[in-house]
Amino acid sequence: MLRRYISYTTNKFTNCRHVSQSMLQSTVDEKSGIATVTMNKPPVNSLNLEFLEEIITLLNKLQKDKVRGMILTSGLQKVFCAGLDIKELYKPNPDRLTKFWTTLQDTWLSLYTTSFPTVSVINGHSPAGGCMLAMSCDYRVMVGQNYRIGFNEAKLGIFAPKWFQNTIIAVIGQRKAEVSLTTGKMYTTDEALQIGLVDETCADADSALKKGTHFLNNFQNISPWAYKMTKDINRQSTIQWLIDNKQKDVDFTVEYMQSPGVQKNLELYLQSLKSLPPLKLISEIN
Ligand SMILES: CC/C=C\C/C=C\C/C=C\CC/C=C/CC(=O)SCCNC(=O)CCNC(=O)[C@H](O)C(C)(C)COP(=O)(O)OP(=O)(O)OC[C@H]1O[C@@H](n2cnc3c(N)ncnc32)[C@H](O)[C@@H]1OP(=O)(O)O
Repeated sequence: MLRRYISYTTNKFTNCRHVSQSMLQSTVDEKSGIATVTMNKPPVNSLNLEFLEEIITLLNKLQKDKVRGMILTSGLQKVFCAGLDIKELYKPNPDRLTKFWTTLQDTWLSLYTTSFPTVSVINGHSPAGGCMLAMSCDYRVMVGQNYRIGFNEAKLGIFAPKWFQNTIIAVIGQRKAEVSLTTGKMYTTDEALQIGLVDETCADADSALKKGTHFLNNFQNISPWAYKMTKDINRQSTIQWLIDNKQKDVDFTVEYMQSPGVQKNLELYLQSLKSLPPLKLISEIN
């Protein structure tokens, strides 16, 4: 059984406070108050129920600790986040799927409404829910030229819910979001920059972390209250939509995911994941 542990330690030499859970590591720089959160759930940081629960717990802790900003990145070699764990959607247990989707909604609400500014440093592939994780932050820096990012849900024979689509529209606009979602296109780093999916690109992860920190330093002289109020007003309609429709969204998803057509599509997709050579899938579907 996976050993779960949480430890909080302060390193007096680096002035960093470390929070380590089994799939997430967080280091808070005492001087700047910026937390760097590293996702470490091999092989692909897929979002299953337990991982989402850890993300919520950590976000609550960072909020309580009044950090001044957060950088979210991956500790894996070539994947930022592979999106929702397809095993949560394929042949699901309805009770678990209900809990999974409710927790997904809560994780998104926590991340999209943080009281501190957030940056994702996308240092690997980032399809579907992985791209959404990045979109839910305030700013995105993508590393290198080898990775793909985008919303490939249509390729799995499923579609993204309204709150998910609205989050994308807020970043890249209605038209680009529609084309991106309906075609399921996975973008190269340069293409992602061009359509505004990411704000900056850079050659390596260290420079990306510096760019992320640079963005967060913009808030040094901004009152946290003014920041939070401005963000809440800006994001209010999508947040309110989900709050008003939480149960409906869960009920619909649980029924829809179990339908024979969706299950068949997921089965075929899982088979293609196994049969295609590594990374072929994501490049094939451009
Ligand atoms: C805070 C919350 C934020 C965001 C969510 C918010 C809202 C969400 C709301 C609605 C969501 C709408 C729907 C979203 C749907 C999804 O996200 S479905 C997932 C879509 N993902 C993919 O299609 C990725 C598929 N994977 C790949 O293309 C490659 O695996 C990847 C390029 C990522 C890595 O390639 P590589 O390093 O070569 O690894 P492998 O392909 O060999 O994979 C290793 C093993 O991992 C398994 N795997 C890969 N992806 C997933 C996954 N998403 N779920 C479960 N398992 C996955 C793969 O099968 C291999 O397993 P094996 O070793 O063969 O057993």
